[in-house]
Amino acid sequence: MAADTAILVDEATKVFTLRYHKTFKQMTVAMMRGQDLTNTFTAVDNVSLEIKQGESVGLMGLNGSGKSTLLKLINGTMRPDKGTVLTRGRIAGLIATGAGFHPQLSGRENIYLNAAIMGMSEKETARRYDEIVDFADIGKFLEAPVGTYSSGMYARLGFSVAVHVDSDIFLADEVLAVGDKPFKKKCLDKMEEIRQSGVTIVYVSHAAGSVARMCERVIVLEQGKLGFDGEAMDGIRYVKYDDDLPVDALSAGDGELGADI
Ligand SMILES: Nc1ncnc2c1ncn2[C@@H]1O[C@H](COP(=O)(O)OP(=O)(O)OP(=O)(O)O)[C@@H](O)[C@H]1O
Repeated sequence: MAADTAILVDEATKVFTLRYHKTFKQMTVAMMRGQDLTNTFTAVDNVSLEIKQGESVGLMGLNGSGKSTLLKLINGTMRPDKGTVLTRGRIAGLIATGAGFHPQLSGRENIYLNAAIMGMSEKETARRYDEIVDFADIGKFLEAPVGTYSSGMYARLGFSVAVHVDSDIFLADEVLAVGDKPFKKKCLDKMEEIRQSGVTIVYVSHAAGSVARMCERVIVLEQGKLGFDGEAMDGIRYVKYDDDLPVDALSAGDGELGADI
């Protein structure tokens, strides 16, 4: 891997096995009828790409095209069945809202837990604790078990921890999908700051405006395969999400337009 490479995905494939029947009885009936008990599904299909340090890449594609699975291969929570995925440096980010949270622990306790999962020491977390709490801005709910949180509050806390981890690679999966408008803006501003500090960013989003603002390059997945890899605006045109919007207007916008799509 070249010295300036942050992420190297080489012919990576991830296959899931789908089980149709949950109980023994259902399985027996299905077997007697000669039906298939399982089926496989290729979520990431022979994908190769290289992302350089400091690049900010938008990962786009329809629902189910394999974006989150590819991020999980990059952050190491899943292994490819074929091919290799190499990364350089500490990875932070928010992949699934609330992943790594323990529902019975309070927001405060989960900040420490989540930060530890992302590789922060207790001392490091304590130093950044006030900033994390300020950014999440969930008030008195900080002491409540996170199992009682709304999905927006989960996202606020998770994103807040993620952006305060010192990382080399920041992975963001639909972080803006559940937040309200002021929080979306705050997240985009923070990601811009992270980007400008030289961190490599992979940003999964359907929001063309925020991708146009945040990324110079776009990768599009189509049914698990690499459909497009190139200039951000060309990628946005390629996915054609915004047939009713003038694509060129997006790059001039402040990103809020896209965040609302
Ligand atoms: N653990 C799993 N077991 C079985 N199938 C899975 C699993 N995780 C993902 N899949 C399947 O893989 C496909 C790709 O899912 P993935 O979440 O990567 O898509 P995505 O592009 O991120 O979609 P979205 O835009 O909806 O978030 C989907 O069809 C999904 O059902």
